[in-house]
Amino acid sequence: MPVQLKCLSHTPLRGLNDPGAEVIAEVDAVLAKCRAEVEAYDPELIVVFAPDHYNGLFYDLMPPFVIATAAESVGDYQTKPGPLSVPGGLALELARHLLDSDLDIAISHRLQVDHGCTQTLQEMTGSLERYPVIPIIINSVAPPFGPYRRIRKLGQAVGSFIARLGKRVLILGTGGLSHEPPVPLLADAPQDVADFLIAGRNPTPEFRAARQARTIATGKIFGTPQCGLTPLNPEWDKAFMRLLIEGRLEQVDAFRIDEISKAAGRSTHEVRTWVAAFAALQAVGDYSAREDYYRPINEWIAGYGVVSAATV
Ligand SMILES: O=C(O)CCC(=O)/C=C/C=C(\O)C(=O)O
Ligand SMILES: [Fe+2]
Repeated sequence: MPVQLKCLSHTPLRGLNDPGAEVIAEVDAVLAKCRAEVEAYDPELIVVFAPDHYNGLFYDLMPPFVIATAAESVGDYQTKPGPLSVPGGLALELARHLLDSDLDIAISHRLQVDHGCTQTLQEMTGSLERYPVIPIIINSVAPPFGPYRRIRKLGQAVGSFIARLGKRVLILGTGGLSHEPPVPLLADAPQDVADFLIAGRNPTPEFRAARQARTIATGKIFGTPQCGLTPLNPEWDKAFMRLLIEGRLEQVDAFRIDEISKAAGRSTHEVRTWVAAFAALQAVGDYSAREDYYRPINEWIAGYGVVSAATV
């Protein structure tokens, strides 16, 4: 039974600070093609590796990895609010398998997920509930981070579970590529920002709107001399996509967290979700992969890429 994979960037600025119509048309066409492929594949299960951006997970208890047996979208940045169709029993079985594989994964029986999980799920399936989906959140935004080799191990263990199922499984990775949106850092944060990063769950609509307005304002100047954030790095992005497409996954073990932050931006670590997704696919079997799309898009603060793969 072939297992399929799609890894793609997400952006909170889609629909809020768009590039020109030609670029939108290109991206829409790529996403429509991917969605049609998912529809034709008709997955019996989706496993989505995703980050969180201080919407479900906070520093009052920040796990490196968490698997959800139930999840609800917070509906940030124009994504749909509401429950995902998580098969709780199967998610728990996967959690047990990961623990048996020496991976200390956290378990949530009521996880709030944000656009980092739901935008891609919606783009690939049209809704939050169309297919059974197990979300696995990988901390990619709230330092400190564990090494990339741990992410590869997590992916491998998820893949060995998927291989046993003998089902049509779609593996999703969402985030990246190079980018640095205005996500606050706990280190040296003023007290009110620190309080939010530590325990800012369920903000008021006004607080959420102010967050969103700050991100849009940054999108309007990102990539210009006015903006102090790390610019997009298409060379880094291309090399990373090539590495995955060519199956050289062991090379991520040499990735250095600080070097990546500096070269490509702090949120580039969302590519941890791509690493886990590809490691899972490789654990199922040999794969072939293709680049569907790449373009650095300043308006979206995103080295925006889409890659598809399947076991052969
Ligand atoms: O909302 C905030 O407080 C910070 C902005 C934010 O969360 C941005 C997220 C950006 C992405 O998800 C991304 O570009 O991947
Ligand atoms: Fe993100």
